[in-house]
Amino acid sequence: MKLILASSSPRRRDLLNQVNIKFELREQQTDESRVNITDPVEKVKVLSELKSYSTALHDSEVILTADTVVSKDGIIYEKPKDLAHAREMIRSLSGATHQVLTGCMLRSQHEEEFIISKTDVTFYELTDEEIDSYLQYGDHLDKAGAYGIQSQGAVLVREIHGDYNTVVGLPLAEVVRALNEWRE
Ligand SMILES: Cc1cn([C@H]2C[C@H](O)[C@@H](COP(=O)(O)OP(=O)(O)OP(=O)(O)O)O2)c(=O)[nH]c1=O
Repeated sequence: MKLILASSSPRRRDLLNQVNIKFELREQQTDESRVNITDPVEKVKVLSELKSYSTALHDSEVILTADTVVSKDGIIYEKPKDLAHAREMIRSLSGATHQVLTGCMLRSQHEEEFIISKTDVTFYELTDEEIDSYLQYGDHLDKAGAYGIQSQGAVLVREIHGDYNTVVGLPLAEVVRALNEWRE
């Protein structure tokens, strides 16, 4: 069984490499903006499914796709459109708890499995100066919720409840455990 990671996210690659999982990368292009779903669980499920079904799949391969969103008070935060949008996102996450949801899909020609993982993240109360000083790194650009917990965004976070890697973009332990069962 050959694992194919259909993702352009460097974080997802790094996480699999961290635990020595062998995989190949495959291109996948899904227009995420066309998916208009307001429920975060449903959203990450549909997006990881779409990403999976827009990837070529051959014999004895398993395709892994994932989608991460931030959710707070019924609002979904994806990647920010620009600096002003990023500032607005971090401001509304300041001093409060939000959820990070990552959905993953494992798919072969015979089977599919969906994994969803949620982690609560609480931000410190942030001043406008602190927010601007964070945004100057450009760390926010390609990340859901406009921050990266694994990079400069670490200083924004007071505490988390749940799996850390889910925030980074992949519930690594759950995915590896599921893959081990697929291999049996
Ligand atoms: C909250 C948070 C998100 N992120 C990232 C993980 C994801 O890469 C990104 C959310 O975008 P996604 O649409 O989930 O993924 P992607 O577009 O980067 O890659 P692909 O669809 O090709 O798999 O936000 C972090 O790196 N750190 C964080 O703390």
